[in-house]
Amino acid sequence: MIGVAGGTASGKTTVCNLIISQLHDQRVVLVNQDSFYRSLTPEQLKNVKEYNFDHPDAFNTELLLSCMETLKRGEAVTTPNYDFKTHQSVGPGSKQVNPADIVILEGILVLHDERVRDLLNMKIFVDTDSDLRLARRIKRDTVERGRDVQNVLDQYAKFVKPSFDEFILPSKKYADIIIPRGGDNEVAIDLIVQHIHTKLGQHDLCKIYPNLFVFFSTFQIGGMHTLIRDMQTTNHDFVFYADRLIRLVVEYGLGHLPFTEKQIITPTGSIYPGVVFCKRLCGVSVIRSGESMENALRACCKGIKIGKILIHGERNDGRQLIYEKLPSDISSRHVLLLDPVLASGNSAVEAVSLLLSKGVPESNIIFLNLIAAPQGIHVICKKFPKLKVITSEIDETLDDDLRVIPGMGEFADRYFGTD
Ligand SMILES: Nc1ncnc2c1ncn2[C@@H]1O[C@H](COP(=O)(O)OP(=O)(O)O)[C@@H](O)[C@H]1O
Ligand SMILES: Nc1ccn([C@@H]2O[C@H](COP(=O)(O)O)[C@@H](O)[C@H]2O)c(=O)n1
Ligand SMILES: [Mg+2]
Repeated sequence: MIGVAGGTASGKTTVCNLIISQLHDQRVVLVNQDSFYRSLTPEQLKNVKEYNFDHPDAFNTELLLSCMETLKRGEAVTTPNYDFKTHQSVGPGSKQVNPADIVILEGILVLHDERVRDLLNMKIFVDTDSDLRLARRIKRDTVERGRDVQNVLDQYAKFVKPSFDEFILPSKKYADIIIPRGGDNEVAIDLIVQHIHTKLGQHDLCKIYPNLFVFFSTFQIGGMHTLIRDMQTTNHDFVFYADRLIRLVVEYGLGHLPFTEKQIITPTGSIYPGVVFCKRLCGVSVIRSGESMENALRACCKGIKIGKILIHGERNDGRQLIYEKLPSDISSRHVLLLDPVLASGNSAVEAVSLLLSKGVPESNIIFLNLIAAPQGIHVICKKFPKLKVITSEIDETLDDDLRVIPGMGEFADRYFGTD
């Protein structure tokens, strides 16, 4: 959900239309906050010059919230249609908005209300010079909204500008992106279009959780998954292909560590602008299946310290920490937490909580899995928003026994040959 705010005539509608036309994708829809203006009563209509259309109370924000929540659930809504000439809402049911992967909400005050802001995954503020906005507003409102110039200027001085200063401008601080010059800013629009393209290509959960990373799937990776998930695969082949995949997950995880820049001289005497690996690092495996990932980590990081955690779990019940052996200086290290399967997330919560209690900053933890169930992802990514979850595939669900479906069976038994 993307919110686009900004002063009147800053170019919000223009920017949104440009984004949508460049995307060429039916999975994107536009909702205008204007549609949620309250209709004026006959009394208010008589004194329309005294009515402040730029105050938050001019909008039916409850209805807007309910429509946005419906769209967020992936259902269609019918929004009202507003007539700027008569100041009347044509009523609910007049404008159908189809369910979509990306919903863009634009309007002067979409970043003002905290409840609306909380629904938005990306917040944009269109920042256009106020003289230019007034000039555009005069032109637009006289041509499209049935006003005369004096009328526009009076309304602007009495309500539009004071409300901009009181409600709209202060909401700019909530924006993730500020677009100067509105629709003229081709670079900004292009970047936003590219970002939305990327999101559309991602798994739905990655659109919600910025701390979830699923690495790009190729036929090679798909082939390895096919082999390790196949119940007919021998233990020997299971270990071989699981190791290949684990190595990829570990390498991808290491790519998320901080680095420092270092220039070196190559044997040809040339300068190479390089980087240095992060040094304060350790692995922590969740016994028993996490131990299958230790070799790959050792192969990538020479001499790395690896701690262990054993968590006992009853079906559907909470988990209990049984054993832990962690480096004494773990709080000053980046931690790669190893467990090939993220199922309900209960064990992972226990493991991460232990690391946090040892003083490891949440943002220093990278949780590496081969496969992850949506339930576990919701639990971990929500509870620990600064931790990164890295996985090679997201599965469909969990069954009643909390097994990942389609999954790959008991990982540790298949890997260590104990099945
Ligand atoms: N970059 C631009 N150059 C010229 N005119 C513009 C530009 N962006 C918007 N306009 C015009 O200015 C007016 C206000 O733009 P609009 O996108 O409706 O702003 P908002 O939705 O923020 O009120 C419209 O008539 C529009 O055609
Ligand atoms: N009946 C109305 C309703 C709203 N306005 C003005 O519209 C502006 C919001 O729309 P933008 O496209 O410009 O963002 C707002 O500033 C209101 O003053 C109106 O004039 N009459
Ligand atoms: Mg507009």
